[in-house]
Amino acid sequence: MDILPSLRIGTRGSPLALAQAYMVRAGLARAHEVGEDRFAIEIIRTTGDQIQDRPLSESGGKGLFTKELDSALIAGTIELAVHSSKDLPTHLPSEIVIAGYLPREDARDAWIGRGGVTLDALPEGAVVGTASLRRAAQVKRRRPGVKTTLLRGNVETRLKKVESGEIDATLLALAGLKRLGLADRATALLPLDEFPPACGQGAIGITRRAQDDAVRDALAPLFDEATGFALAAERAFLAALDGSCRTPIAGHAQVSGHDLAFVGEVLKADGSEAYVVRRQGRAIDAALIGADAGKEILLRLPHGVAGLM
Ligand SMILES: NCc1[nH]cc(CCC(=O)O)c1CC(=O)O
Repeated sequence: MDILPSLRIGTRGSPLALAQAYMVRAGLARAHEVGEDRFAIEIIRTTGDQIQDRPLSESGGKGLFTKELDSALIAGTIELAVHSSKDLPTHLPSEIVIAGYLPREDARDAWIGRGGVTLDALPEGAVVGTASLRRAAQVKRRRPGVKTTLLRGNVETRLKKVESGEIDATLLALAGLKRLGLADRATALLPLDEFPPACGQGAIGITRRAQDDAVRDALAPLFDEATGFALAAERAFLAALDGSCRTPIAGHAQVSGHDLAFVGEVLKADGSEAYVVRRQGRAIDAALIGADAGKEILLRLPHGVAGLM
């Protein structure tokens, strides 16, 4: 008997967001042995999509990529929303829950250097373009003489700016490049341990209405438990730090079997200070491990998180 409810999938309209929504739709069709045409894709423009001329960190608060999707869920015009987990704020409206995560893609940052130049080989004064305060801080930590500049816009636009010579290099999530079929544009991959990525990077998360049991059950077969543990640690770390979008924060949990290894980093925006924490534990303790790691960093910060901006 087919009791699958009619599901409308909400997503942002960027090429990456759409690729991710299509992955979810394909997963649903496979899991329920129905055609993909059973699932409508609804494109929803978010505040974050409208702001292109300034860093999002200056645009007031969290949830810039999620608020309008939350509203559509609450209003009942979609049944689920697909997100890049790193864009999901630590606190969601009470009507919304994270249903789960697809198996995580490679979480590393890709380095795209013009002519293949590496970060270490960049000349002094070279310009690295990125919209991410974390990436800028990690670059400056390693190479204080390199300049960083704001670079927004979608993945293709950013890659073109490297080609044209407007900037010497950029960094992008390898996961995003892979989903767009552009992984071959990476000229190096940054090691997770030295350049931990943003919390949630590489994981596609799905939100739904908290009370919607039918949608909960329909989505359940898509989700990956190990990714859920990793994200529980990373999101608890972020929540413990209560970092604003203006604080460079990195965090990554690796789950193997019953074990979890966490690395977190908080930096000063100019890279002059960095605080790193490492934790090992059981995967089922993920949220405790992440929260504990966040508290340790807070204790070590001389002027709290605000002192890092
Ligand atoms: N900040 C935008 C964003 N949100 C998620 C990804 C990549 C996909 C992912 O992390 O799963 C990207 C692009 C990037 O950082 O290169």
